[in-house]
Amino acid sequence: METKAQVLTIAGSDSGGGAGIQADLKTFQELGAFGCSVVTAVTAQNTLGVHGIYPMDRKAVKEQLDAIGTDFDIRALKTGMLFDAGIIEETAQGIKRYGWEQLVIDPVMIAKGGASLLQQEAVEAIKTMLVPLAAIITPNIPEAEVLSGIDIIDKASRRMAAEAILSLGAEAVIIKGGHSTDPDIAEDFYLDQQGTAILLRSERLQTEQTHGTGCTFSAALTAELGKGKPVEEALFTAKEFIQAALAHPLHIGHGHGPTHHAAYKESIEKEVVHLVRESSDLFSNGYGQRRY
Ligand SMILES: Nc1ncnc2c1ncn2[C@@H]1O[C@H](COP(=O)(O)OP(=O)(O)O)[C@@H](O)[C@H]1O
Ligand SMILES: Cc1ncc(COP(=O)(O)O)c(N)n1
Repeated sequence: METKAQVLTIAGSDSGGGAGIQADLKTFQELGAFGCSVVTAVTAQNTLGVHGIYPMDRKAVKEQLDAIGTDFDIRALKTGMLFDAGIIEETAQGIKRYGWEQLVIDPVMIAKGGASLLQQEAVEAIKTMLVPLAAIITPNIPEAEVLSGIDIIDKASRRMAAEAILSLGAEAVIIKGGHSTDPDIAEDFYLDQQGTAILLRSERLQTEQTHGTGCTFSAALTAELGKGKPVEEALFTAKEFIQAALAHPLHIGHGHGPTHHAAYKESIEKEVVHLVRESSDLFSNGYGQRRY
């Protein structure tokens, strides 16, 4: 009997379809996983910005978690926009109640347009209640700075920030480089409790169509982990997935458009995009490195 890996996203709805629950479910589907969702908040959102935020009450979040937990065999899950401390607590309790493993935390704080998707006082709840449950936490640079209290200005401070985040109890962290000032390279830095460090590097694409990049990356990682892929392979697939999604923009909407969630699969099927994975010892620090 053929079946698919069941994976879950606990996140906010983006009416514009480029980020949040919608990006996650599209990504799960593209990568051949069966996606379930727990909606934490509804946003009225498009490519121009966030126009309204309507958080669910805790009971609604708990009932959705219970509906999933009592019926599905969840192999990996991710969190996205959680908005407030009550939803974070409910989420952490649900994850423990059902013994879900392979938790990817995308600590969503501020949308690209500037709207706050997490209340200030909820940052502490993420750090204390959720991060200790994480297999991998995937902050962007500003989020890593908030979580670690360290300004990331170079590679040394990026590593210090990663170590500070690991000290909160996550098994691994990947600090994504989309917000770095490097004009040529988008480089993500992974570090785990065993001291394994991996760099995911790609050409930085000159595009404004970046709405939902972080959601899409963490959803791809979750799908691959749920399918049973080893962490390193899942990381590189996620990087390839987002690179393809950014390289083939759809030009939807009048602002920061969504990425193209179908591009990775289409590229592979048509064999038009070759995302090269080659190990390299260009770096003398021993970091595993692949180039695209
Ligand atoms: N212009 C770009 N070109 C290539 N990759 C990018 C670009 N912007 C972001 N990425 C990649 O997209 C993923 C999400 O990164 P980032 O934009 O930092 O996260 P977030 O959406 O959470 O702010 C990372 O793998 C990052 O390297
Ligand atoms: C519901 C929801 N979740 C997450 C994001 C973050 O995505 P981005 O950082 O690309 O704006 C978003 N804009 N909306």
